[in-house]
Amino acid sequence: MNRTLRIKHNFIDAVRLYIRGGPGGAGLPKYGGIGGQGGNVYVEGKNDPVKLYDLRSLRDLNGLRGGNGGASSQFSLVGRNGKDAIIHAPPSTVCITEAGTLLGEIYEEGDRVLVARGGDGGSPTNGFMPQLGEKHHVKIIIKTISDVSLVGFPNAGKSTLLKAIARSRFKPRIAAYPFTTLSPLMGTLEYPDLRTISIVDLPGLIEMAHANRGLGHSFLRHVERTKILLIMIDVQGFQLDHKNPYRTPLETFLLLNKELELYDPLLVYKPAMVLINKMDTKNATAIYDRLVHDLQNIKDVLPTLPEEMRPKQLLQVQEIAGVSAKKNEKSVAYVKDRIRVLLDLYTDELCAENATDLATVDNSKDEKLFLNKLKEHNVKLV
Ligand SMILES: Nc1nc2c(ncn2[C@@H]2O[C@H](COP(=O)(O)OP(=O)(O)OP(=O)(O)O)[C@@H](O)[C@H]2O)c(=O)[nH]1
Ligand SMILES: [Mg+2]
Repeated sequence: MNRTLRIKHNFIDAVRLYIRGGPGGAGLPKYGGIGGQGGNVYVEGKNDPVKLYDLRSLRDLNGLRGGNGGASSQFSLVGRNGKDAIIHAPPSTVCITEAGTLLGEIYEEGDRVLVARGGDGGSPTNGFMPQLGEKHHVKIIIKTISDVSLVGFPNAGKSTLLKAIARSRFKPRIAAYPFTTLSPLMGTLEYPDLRTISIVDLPGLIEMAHANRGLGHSFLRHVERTKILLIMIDVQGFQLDHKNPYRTPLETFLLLNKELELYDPLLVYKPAMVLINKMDTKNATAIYDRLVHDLQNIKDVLPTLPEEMRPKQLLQVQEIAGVSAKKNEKSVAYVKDRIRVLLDLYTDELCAENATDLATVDNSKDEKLFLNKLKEHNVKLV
């Protein structure tokens, strides 16, 4: 297998910046004058009507510093405070230190996170010696908060589905070649009773993405906060190009499962709906039936597959549906309805419960759960 394949990101959704709070102003011991506070550095939420996922422009702010606090003087005993410096970032941004400490999160426009504090001005408490501002590297990372995420190998039809069921500010690109979607795309599912559910369409994931193949797997950070996984599989399987091996739909499913757990073992505990797409294509029904049979008998099938195909923990599949995102509106409408049902069934609490249970997970129990769910919910719509 060609392990060097790398596709260049066209989006920057994480930056690391060196920032400094401004130094405090000098105090005036003779008159008890207090220097002004150095300016703070904040990250502030701001909706960008043009692009949601690009922090590219923030890179120019490397080295940003809060303003100097003013010195105390005979005429103005209390020095003026230094000017705050503001870094604008879109909602769903987290700010963390180099060591991984969470400084704060931006949920919506106007939210502010203090990322570097200005130094105190000179005052009696510090012997009138002005203090330097805090200085360090911070990481500013966009982590989408959406209800549902669309995950799959390239070309599976994720963006086609997004286009069919969701309204999006951005027009998804759809094409018959891998890696059409290069940056995560947000959409909204709208229901007749005005309920809305957010969905994110992700770039294609391939095997060895954890080793930086394809687009890598860093965009999976957008999956971390979603409640439901929509796993999309092409019923015809996947082949990146003639230099790479063909993968059957079952192998595609297992390899996706593996990549998800390699990014974060907790991801696979999210409830998942598996969509077998392109059911309008040749032999689809027969392949679908075999795939479902294999998934229902996964215990017997796994040992027959090579080691590198076997995930440690199987995805929590709640339902499998055969759909045609491009050609069958009924199947697409079904998916939209089921997303809502699953979301309401599996609340945050359940996810949290699953996550904390991880330490004591009994694999056989999980497998049984997986199989029972599959037997209950196996629909074919095309
Ligand atoms: N026959 C058929 N083709 C489909 C169906 N859904 C999608 N396609 C085609 O599959 C190709 C890939 O579709 P995309 O929606 O771009 O796939 P994607 O999963 O978003 O791909 P990446 O963005 O590269 O990860 C396009 O040529 C679509 O027209 C389907 O239900 N049936
Ligand atoms: Mg796409």
